[in-house]
Amino acid sequence: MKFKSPPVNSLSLDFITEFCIGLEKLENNRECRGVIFTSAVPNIFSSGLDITEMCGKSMEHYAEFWRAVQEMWLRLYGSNMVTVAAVNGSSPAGGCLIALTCDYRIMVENPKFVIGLNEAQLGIVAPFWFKDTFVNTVGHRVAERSLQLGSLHSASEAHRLGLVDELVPEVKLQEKAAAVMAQWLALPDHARQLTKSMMRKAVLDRLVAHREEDVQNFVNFISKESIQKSLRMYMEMLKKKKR
Ligand SMILES: CC/C=C\CC/C=C/CC(=O)SCCNC(=O)CCNC(=O)[C@H](O)C(C)(C)COP(=O)(O)OP(=O)(O)OC[C@H]1O[C@@H](n2cnc3c(N)ncnc32)[C@H](O)[C@@H]1OP(=O)(O)O
Repeated sequence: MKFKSPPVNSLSLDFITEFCIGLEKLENNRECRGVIFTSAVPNIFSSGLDITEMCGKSMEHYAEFWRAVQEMWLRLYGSNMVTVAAVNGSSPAGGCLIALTCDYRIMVENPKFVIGLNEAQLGIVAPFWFKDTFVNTVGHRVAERSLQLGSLHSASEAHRLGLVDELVPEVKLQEKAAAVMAQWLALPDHARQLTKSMMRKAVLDRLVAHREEDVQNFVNFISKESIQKSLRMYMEMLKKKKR
């Protein structure tokens, strides 16, 4: 699945809806046993949640958007397929979450590319299921420090921390992703799927059990004037950076 929503593959409501429909089609196709996620936009895997979806909109819109974000994570983290992220560009926040939610992450070894859960830098807080996914990948200590500081890690640092599993030159990315996929698909599906489910069930169940509470928490948090102001300032900062 190639993300192609220029300029930065931000995760808008439309993007997320299309992502979920695409994933469901693949999940229901008995001939499809694995998916490689990558980007068709140069230098960007995904810039994370579309900030304009969380800024200056109605409470109803925030709730609809957050349910879609939850759905995307539930479907991907709970997928029976082998999921490989071929990270060919920067991947902050929600973009990093997509990569973390996969079974395996390969990143291009470009010193300009960054990845991480940088929510704290925007004055917002990564929800518990972002945090759980991060902890399950890198362990508690690395996740705690990285989340509190809202760190965006270079590709080599991300590799050192275990946030990505492998680094490759850009020209080798697709070949490497295909080789990893072949290795994972060599196992019997039922054994691999039951193992995956056993490892992820507690974290998935936790969101399912608290889904509406999590929506209300997000809506209350994001609609606070102080948070709206932080997000507006952040968007301004992104635009000024270009001038
Ligand atoms: C209780 C729970 C509460 C809250 C939890 C909410 C969780 C949120 C998780 C998230 O995902 S928040 C989003 C965090 N994302 C970021 O911080 C990334 C911001 N973007 C960047 O750092 C850079 O844009 C980039 C490194 C991805 C790419 O840099 P570059 O190639 O130089 O592009 P530009 O910065 O010039 O951006 C082009 C264009 O795109 C707009 N844009 C960038 N990111 C976003 C975004 N996430 N949402 C919406 N729009 C975005 C940027 O403003 C530029 O727009 P122009 O109109 O100026 O062209």
